[in-house]
Amino acid sequence: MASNTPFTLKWGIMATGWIAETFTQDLLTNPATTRDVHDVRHEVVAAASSSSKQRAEEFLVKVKAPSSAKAYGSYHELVADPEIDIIYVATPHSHHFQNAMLALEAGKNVLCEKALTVTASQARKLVDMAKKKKVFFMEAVWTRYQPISIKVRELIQSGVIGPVYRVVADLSFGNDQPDGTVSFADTHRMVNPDLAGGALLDLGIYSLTWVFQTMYHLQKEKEKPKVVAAVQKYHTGADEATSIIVQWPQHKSQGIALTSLRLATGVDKENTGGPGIRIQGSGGEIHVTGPAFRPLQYKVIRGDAGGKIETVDFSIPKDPERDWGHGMFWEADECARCIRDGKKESESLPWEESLVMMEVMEEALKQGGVTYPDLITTDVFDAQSPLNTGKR
Ligand SMILES: NC(=O)C1=CN([C@@H]2O[C@H](COP(=O)(O)OP(=O)(O)OC[C@H]3O[C@@H](n4cnc5c(N)ncnc54)[C@H](OP(=O)(O)O)[C@@H]3O)[C@@H](O)[C@H]2O)C=CC1
Ligand SMILES: O=C1OC[C@@H](O)[C@H](O)[C@H]1O
Repeated sequence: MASNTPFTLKWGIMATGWIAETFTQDLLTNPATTRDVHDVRHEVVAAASSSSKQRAEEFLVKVKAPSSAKAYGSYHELVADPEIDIIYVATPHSHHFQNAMLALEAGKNVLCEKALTVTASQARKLVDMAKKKKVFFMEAVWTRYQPISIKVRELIQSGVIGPVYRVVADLSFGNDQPDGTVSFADTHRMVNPDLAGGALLDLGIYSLTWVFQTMYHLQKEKEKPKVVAAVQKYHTGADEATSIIVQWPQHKSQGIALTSLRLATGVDKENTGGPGIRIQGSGGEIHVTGPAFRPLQYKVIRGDAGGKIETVDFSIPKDPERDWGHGMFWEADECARCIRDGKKESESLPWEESLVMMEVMEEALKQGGVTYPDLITTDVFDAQSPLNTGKR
């Protein structure tokens, strides 16, 4: 007989920045009252800061974690905690390879923020280590687990718009400044090459996510894509705008993934100005509106119904007691279910697909002449790397 007790996943949070705060607050929502989820739940066991134990303590207070949650002043202590089932890596992408490897080596399951790594070779090594250690490992592309993404994938599979031959997807921010900058300080992770900055690895990955989840993910026989890219470099050396054409010749399909830090997807900064994502099939189209990382509306336009439009709106549920809900809890629920069921990877974003997407981004940046420092591109693990010890 199936148990009525939800499976509990115990989390350790690595880093204390913006997304660590956002994700942890989502973890702390009540799955039952927030999103009608009754089979899994989450516990925040500890958080670690590479800067100081005090910062981790302040973080736990800020997110209103239970008083039992432990604060660590180093990532090493976090991954050694036997009470933790899974580590959420919430450092800048520059750090993901070393930090995720630290956790995998320690035998922990890992959910690692996007972009998974700086290079494809680093991503491959992480997957190899997850296989070796027989642990669960997933790139935290939360969009894949949102109900709107699941619904759009189902619609495509149902054949309602016929075979999909072209997808155009954009995620761009309108940060153009009169002085020629894009309003981020040169040291900010969005544009700083030392932190693997640039539009593609931060935002363009969502445009590619829509291209991949609506085409490559649904291919019965996977085909390696061809890649052509145009890259506009910022004065820091990172990319400020990147446009990629991905082609699958055998499937006769093409994806166009766009991103910019200077020019917003929509005319307003909320990206509501139009469909950022247009999925074109031979029998109709699906338009997805809102920022590509968390869009809230789709429209189906059916050719066989004389252009009839069906519009469906989504919202992000909130925990009434915490007055909080960002939409990252669905990916956390996926981790819990996979681990409960003994799965090492998620079917919605398999390892192989993360690897191919990393290869596409690496190739695009190569074509644009974007390079990153050796410290963050090496695929040799070093537990004592400054990226793991915080000794900057
Ligand atoms: N899924 C999503 O919607 C989002 C995902 N992200 C992803 O999350 C990651 C982190 O982004 P975000 O939270 O905005 O970044 P922040 O700069 O706000 O936080 C990063 C944290 O990483 C730790 N860190 C360790 N070394 C460094 C270093 N040298 N420089 C800066 N921080 C360091 C710090 O925590 P400490 O000192 O405590 O160790 C810091 O607080 C990125 O990979 C980004 O792509 C970001 C935003 C949204
Ligand atoms: O993943 C992300 O989504 C939201 C953006 O604001 C952020 O820069 C990016 O990292």
